Amino acid sequence: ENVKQALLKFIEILAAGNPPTDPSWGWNNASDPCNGPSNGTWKGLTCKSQRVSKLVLEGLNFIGKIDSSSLCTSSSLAVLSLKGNKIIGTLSEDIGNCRSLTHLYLNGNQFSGGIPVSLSRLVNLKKLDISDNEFSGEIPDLFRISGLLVFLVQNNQLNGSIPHLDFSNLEEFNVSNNNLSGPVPDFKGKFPADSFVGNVELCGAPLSNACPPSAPALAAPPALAPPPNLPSKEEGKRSLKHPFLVYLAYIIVLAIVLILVALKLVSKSRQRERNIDAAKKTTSAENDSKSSTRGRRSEYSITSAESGRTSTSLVILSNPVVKDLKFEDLLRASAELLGRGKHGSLYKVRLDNGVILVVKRIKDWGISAEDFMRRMRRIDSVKHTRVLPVVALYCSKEEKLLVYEYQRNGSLFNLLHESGQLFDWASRLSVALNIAEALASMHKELRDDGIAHGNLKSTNVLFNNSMEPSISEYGLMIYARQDQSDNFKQNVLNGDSAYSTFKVDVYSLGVILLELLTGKLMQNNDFDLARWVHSVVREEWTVEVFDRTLISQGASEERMVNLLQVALQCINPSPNERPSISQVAAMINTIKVDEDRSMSSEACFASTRNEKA
Ligand SMILES: Nc1ncnc2c1ncn2[C@@H]1O[C@H](COP(=O)(O)OP(=O)(O)OP(=O)(O)O)[C@@H](O)[C@H]1O
Repeated sequence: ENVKQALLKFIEILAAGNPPTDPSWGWNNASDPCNGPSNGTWKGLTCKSQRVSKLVLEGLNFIGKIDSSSLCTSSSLAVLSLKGNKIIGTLSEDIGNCRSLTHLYLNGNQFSGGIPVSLSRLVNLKKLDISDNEFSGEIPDLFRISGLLVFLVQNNQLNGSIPHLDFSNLEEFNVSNNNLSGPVPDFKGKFPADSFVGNVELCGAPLSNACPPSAPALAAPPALAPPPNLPSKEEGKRSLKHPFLVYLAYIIVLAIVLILVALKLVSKSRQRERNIDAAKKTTSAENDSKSSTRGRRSEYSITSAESGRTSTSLVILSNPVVKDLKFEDLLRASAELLGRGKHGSLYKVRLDNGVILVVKRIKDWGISAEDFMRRMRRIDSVKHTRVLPVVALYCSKEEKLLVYEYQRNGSLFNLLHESGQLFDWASRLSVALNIAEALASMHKELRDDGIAHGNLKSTNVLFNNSMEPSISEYGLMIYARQDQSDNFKQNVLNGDSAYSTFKVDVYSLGVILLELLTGKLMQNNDFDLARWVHSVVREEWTVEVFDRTLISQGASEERMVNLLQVALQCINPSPNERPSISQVAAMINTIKVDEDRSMSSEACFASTRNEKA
């Protein structure tokens, strides 16, 4: 019903208020998208297993706008083609929520404005054609989309340089007739000059105008990757335009660092006094934590005061993989943008020694450098195996950087919504228990410090090489934006935000449990998911909420319903009514014990039967 209503809204806007009324089209309240007139689908739609997989409405003179937010409610949409219409307006960032898109054809319309940066989230994209429109601005960095085969943006008004793409798989590429500038990257002769002509400021092979003498050596794609630590005023834009500016920026950053260090040495004695205070608090807090964790942390600056050289305050917390990491290593390494969330950007950084890290660059967090360091060290002192540790951190007036190890097996979000991999009930239950127990332990240790996770969601649950889950980004936010209930807002207004943040974690865990049970996306607003589950349960057709693959694998409905009850308690609109995280962990544990018992008795039954046979 959600998808149906969203699609009806989409066509209404696409048709500028005059949606097609011909009954043979379907597209009305009386039929279903995947079960339209004569038991077919609505015109232009293709469904797979009763889920929308393709929408093709080409050359039909639609003159309205594209409502990406409604469209992307169809989370399974893989192919979208609206080419050859007269669609106007901008393509909004919401298009990044159509996570399953593999083919996007919007060519031959009248789209204007910038290309949304969120396209970089469409990691499954194979073919992108937005040619023959009026798109302007810079082309975002699409390096994450490693399977891109077709990239066609010709005949627009785009400027800036050719973006950082994974060129290895590209089969078709055309950026001709725009306002692009700078050197053509080294495509190893894969594409002809026709793919680049009509951009007066582009230079280098295969075009006939050579680049100015200094440019060619700097023209290779890796130089376009933004180093994670460069202070940029243009969050949301791709990178510096000319490679030489990158080097200039390096020099400026180093100069700033040197000045800061000089200032730091001068004020050292004053700082020491303040630090004694801070240290006292931290030490007493750390004394309360497990004794086994004591003394495991090492901390040093890039060059120590004793060596007489400067310090850039990169603090390395305990981690053997990066124990010799220097700030310069991060500076030097090429960085790939993994995501740009509301709270900052995330870069994947490959060091010269092959170690892969991610660097979180936090945006707009009004916390002082000292408080930030103290908070992160305190979190680090707890060291739970299911909480991804920060391996290093850096803090200056302008920048707060956190370094984590890169987790190759991706996030719970990827596994549930993007990978298409089998994710059975037993594994889901085990992930739920692991997260709940880790959170319960962290809450217990950090309650007095008022540090909850604050931004728990399925993209922050990551899998290591053995597919064991861990929670990432613990304590980076003061409170999460997910819990929009009036009670929550009221508690925050009452100044009770620390308490509420612990309850927000419970709420967020409830949403993750719902995702595990339903296999559904949180979409733009997880509150919808919660409300939908509530309405389904109220109407007493509870089983309908569960992920069909779980049902078809024969997962126990009874235990799924039990877990659903836990989830519903967690998302209670009133924070006071929510259970504590340790109660949640205990409830999930009971379900898990039940599940294990039933599995082993089934296995026992099967082996006895085999023996008899
Ligand atoms: N250590 C890591 N290893 C591998 N992937 C990671 C790691 N940390 C985060 N990611 C993934 O990188 C992507 C971008 O992360 P980012 O933190 O920017 O996004 P987010 O969690 O959606 O937003 P935000 O944290 O700002 O609310 C997410 O898909 C996340 O799962």
